[in-house]
Amino acid sequence: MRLRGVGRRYGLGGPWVLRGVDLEVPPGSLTRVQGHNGSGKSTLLRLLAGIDAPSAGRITGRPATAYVPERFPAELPFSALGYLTHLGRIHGLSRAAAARGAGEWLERFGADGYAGTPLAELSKGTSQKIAVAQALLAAPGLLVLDEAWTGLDQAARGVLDTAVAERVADGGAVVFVDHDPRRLAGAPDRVLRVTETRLEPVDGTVRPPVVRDGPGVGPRVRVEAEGRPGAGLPDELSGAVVREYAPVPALAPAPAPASALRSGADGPAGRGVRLAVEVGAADSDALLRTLLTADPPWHIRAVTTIDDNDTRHPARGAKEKA
Ligand SMILES: Nc1ncnc2c1ncn2[C@@H]1O[C@H](COP(=O)(O)OP(=O)(O)OP(=O)(O)O)[C@@H](O)[C@H]1O
Repeated sequence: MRLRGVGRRYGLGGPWVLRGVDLEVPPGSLTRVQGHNGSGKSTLLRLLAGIDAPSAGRITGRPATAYVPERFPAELPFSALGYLTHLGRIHGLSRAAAARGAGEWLERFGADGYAGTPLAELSKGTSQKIAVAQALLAAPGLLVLDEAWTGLDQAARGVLDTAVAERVADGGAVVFVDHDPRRLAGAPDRVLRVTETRLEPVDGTVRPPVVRDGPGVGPRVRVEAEGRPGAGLPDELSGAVVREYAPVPALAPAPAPASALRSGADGPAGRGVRLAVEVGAADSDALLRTLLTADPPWHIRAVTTIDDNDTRHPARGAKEKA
């Protein structure tokens, strides 16, 4: 998708919010947009999503697009499941696929207990899960997220982090705004700032500084995944530190004992393998691609950023289960 000379102003002769914006949004890219309050971030995202039209310039090549707005229209006369199924149909899914996807995303977000609840009666957090689920269920070519994490509980934020990684690994483009500078830290291919009607790369780069100095240096990401019973470690884990590689615990999801690391990974028949890997943020996309394109693919459970000062205790405070 490409923006050429795009501008937007509201009202006749109103001031330009955006002007002369040139931008390409390649498949498989993750883009963060930042800027001061009122700088025009949401305006840009609405233009990207196609729910608003530019006052000047052209936007071409937009793929199937889904958008999570800053505010969700909770007054619509649907149940949660009915709304998601309806949106799935609008996004081009068959009725059966829409209903199936709606159910799956409700479950993934831990909101399946609210399938029959009218939207107007949902809590703010559950409404936000629905707002996000509607955007994810048709696996869009372009996913536009405007503060989509706001209002989600910790587990749901982890689900969304994972969904973003899956979309990008699957060749989709994701563009997001979030007030938390740590959101998906290190993962974006580029960070752009809206400033005085212009869109410019942060620090003149199209990618945050690459850190390849090995374990314990710079921003790091922890990826937790589950594989089929007996799944071997993927070959391409260069630079990654394996923290856990053990059978999925039979009962409570407690951390595996240290003695289980790199041993007994096959587990009893029927139980999969749990993998936790830490990697430099710059290499996390490659790691996710490796896991998601393995045969059979690993199921990504969580992707979390680790504090620099957490490196001696990598799991502490870093866990955000999907
Ligand atoms: N529908 C609208 N009609 C008139 N002016 C608007 C409209 N939407 C946005 N604006 C104005 O355009 C400017 C940019 O707004 P926008 O919401 O895009 O900024 P933002 O960077 O997303 O802000 P925030 O961080 O506060 O969400 C603001 O001055 C805002 O008042």
